[in-house]
Amino acid sequence: MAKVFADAGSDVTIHARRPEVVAEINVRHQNAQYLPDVVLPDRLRATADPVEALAGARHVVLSIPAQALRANLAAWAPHIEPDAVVVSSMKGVETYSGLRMSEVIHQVTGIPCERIAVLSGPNLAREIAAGQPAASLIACPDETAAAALQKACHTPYFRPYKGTDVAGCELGGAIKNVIALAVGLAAGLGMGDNARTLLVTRGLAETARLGQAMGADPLTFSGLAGAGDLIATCSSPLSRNRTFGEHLGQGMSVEEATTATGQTAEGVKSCRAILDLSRVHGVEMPITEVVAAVIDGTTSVPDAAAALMSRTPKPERYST
Ligand SMILES: NC(=O)c1ccc[n+]([C@@H]2O[C@H](COP(=O)([O-])OP(=O)(O)OC[C@H]3O[C@@H](n4cnc5c(N)ncnc54)[C@H](O)[C@@H]3O)[C@@H](O)[C@H]2O)c1
Ligand SMILES: O=P(O)(O)OC[C@H](O)CO
Repeated sequence: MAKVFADAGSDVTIHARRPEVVAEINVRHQNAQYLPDVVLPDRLRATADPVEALAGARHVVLSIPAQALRANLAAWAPHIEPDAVVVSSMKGVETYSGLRMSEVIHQVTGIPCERIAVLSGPNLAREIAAGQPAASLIACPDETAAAALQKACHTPYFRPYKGTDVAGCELGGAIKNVIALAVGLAAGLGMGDNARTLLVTRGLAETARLGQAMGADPLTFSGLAGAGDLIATCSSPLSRNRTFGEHLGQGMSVEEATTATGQTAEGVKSCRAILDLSRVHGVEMPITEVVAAVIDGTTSVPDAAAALMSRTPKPERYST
């Protein structure tokens, strides 16, 4: 996303923790570990100092693993400019609190919801960094802030839409990771396209059910941040969540799959928090339930698949 904002015409400062990554970005215009073969724009600079990164920033895009947000943000918050708009591109739900990322941002910083936006959609990072076409949804209660953000990241290859359904935008992004884990599990077991489509379709139904119960607009789940991201993530070998599930389906332990995947697969930690939310809101989420059980080690992958298939037959419903 730093590259997208720079390509759209902004001067962008990215905060990296490791000095060698800062030097690589500033001197060689590369981040070879994450984006091999991608040349980063000149107007994208890096710093190891978060205070320097935040100074004068009109938009602050937060993009770290969801469970690491609270602690990091507490340190950064005093340095966020008073009129800055804070943007979350994170697709997770905080464990224990069950809060969405925008809610964590509001709680930790005290920034009003009108200045907190969410960016989510079918946005596999490597494709976007390669300049391949993609679109996304920016959700913010303040439409003027959403429009300014839309302008700040609109490029010939990246098309942002805007809306106000923050909860729907965030839940679509977080729950699709859990469904992608399920799709990966099925692929790892050798199941075919019928099984994948079954999980995607019914996964979308359980996403919409929880979203509606939590105040989201059910139509958001038909859009980029819902069905769009779900389809992209569940289809792509670039997805870390799908890959993680595939490793588990092939017989790896959670620890082995974590090492083999190498980067954050948000669904692994968020699935339990999402399941807890479903119970609080009295919503059935059978796919999320079996994924959480597999991750927790309370059921085996074959038993999880059998449990889904042996559920009592019922009418097909798309929402509550
Ligand atoms: N990669 C994608 O294709 C993509 C696309 C859309 C949204 N997202 C979302 O963006 C968020 C970040 O994803 P990512 O792919 O960049 O993840 P990542 O695992 O690549 O980590 C992102 C950055 O966070 C840093 N980081 C890791 N642990 C940290 C910690 N404890 N404290 C501070 N920094 C830490 C890493 O060094 C890295 O620079 C996730 O919520 C993900 O769902 C990712
Ligand atoms: O690699 P994943 O599974 O985290 O998915 C990346 C993006 O969220 C796809 O939109």
